Amino acid sequence: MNTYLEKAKVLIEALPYIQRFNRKIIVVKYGGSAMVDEELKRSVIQDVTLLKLVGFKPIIVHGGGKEISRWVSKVGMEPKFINGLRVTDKETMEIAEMVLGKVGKSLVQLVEGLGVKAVSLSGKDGGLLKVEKKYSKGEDIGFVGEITDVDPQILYDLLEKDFLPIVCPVGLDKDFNTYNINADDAACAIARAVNAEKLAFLTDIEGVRRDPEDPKSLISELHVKEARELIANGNIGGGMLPKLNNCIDAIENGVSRVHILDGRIAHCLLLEIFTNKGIGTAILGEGEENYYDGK
Ligand SMILES: Nc1ncnc2c1ncn2[C@@H]1O[C@H](COP(=O)(O)OP(=O)(O)O)[C@@H](O)[C@H]1O
Ligand SMILES: CC(=O)N[C@@H](CCC(=O)OP(=O)(O)O)C(=O)O
Repeated sequence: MNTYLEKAKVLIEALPYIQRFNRKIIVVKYGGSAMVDEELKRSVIQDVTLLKLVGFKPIIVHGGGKEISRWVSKVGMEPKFINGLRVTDKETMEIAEMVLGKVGKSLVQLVEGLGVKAVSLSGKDGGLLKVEKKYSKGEDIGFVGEITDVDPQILYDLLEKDFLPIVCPVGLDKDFNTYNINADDAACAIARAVNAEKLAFLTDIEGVRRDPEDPKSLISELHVKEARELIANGNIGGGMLPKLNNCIDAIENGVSRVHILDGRIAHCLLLEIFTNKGIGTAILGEGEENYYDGK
């Protein structure tokens, strides 16, 4: 087929999605390989910037776990995790906050370079994320926060003024002490608080596998009931466990669409949002059917 015609077809295919998501909030949890590889980083930022320019209201919530570990090691300490959460003493907290701040600004720089106004902030700003100390199965893991309250006003104000908000997972407790938050938890809590139309987690795997060892067992559409069964049967492990729990939490608390996407695929966000092709795993609420057929 004529390549010009093909390009026009791709744009026309995007039309209903542009209409559906016009002025709607989409929360993107950005982390994993897509954060470390410069090419992938650029492609994610291009995607989010495009979403903004066609009239959506994206919010980025970013991680940076690998970068924090690199800096913790650089100062001669050993990065330590318990059940997927970083053991965060005072010094580690200081490093984490510095690194996450730097990551946020690097994302602002890329977005601004593409002609969109962006602001990076942490959960400390405008009282966005309030936390209490989190214990891991009763164990003290330091300054790790469980989100107790979200005040999204600062995000609405930024969106209203047409900025793209870029949030890092740091918050304050009731005594205004600084806490480190798992970035998936932060993305889910924010998506819930703003009633996001979509929450997309970019990660390092093609999606949820029925069998963790078998790449061919990718589940394209996963109902919460089955997700709970997979968890109960021990089929979900590692970092996928808190991620999937956050997906269930989001879909049951007002977020319309929740996805786990393969951040190693360039432009995975655009492919998921603007084409009829399913990519990654869509988490479906009770009674929802055939997401990709009716997309
Ligand atoms: N059933 C499963 N399906 C997919 N991934 C799984 C499953 N069980 C365990 N995992 C692991 O979870 C990882 C994803 O979590 P994680 O690496 O923490 O993500 P991120 O760094 O993006 O937050 C996968 O790379 C995989 O090793
Ligand atoms: C408490 C806790 O573990 N916080 C995380 C925050 C960053 C994060 O979650 O980054 P990724 O999404 O890239 O893993 C950490 O210190 O690594």
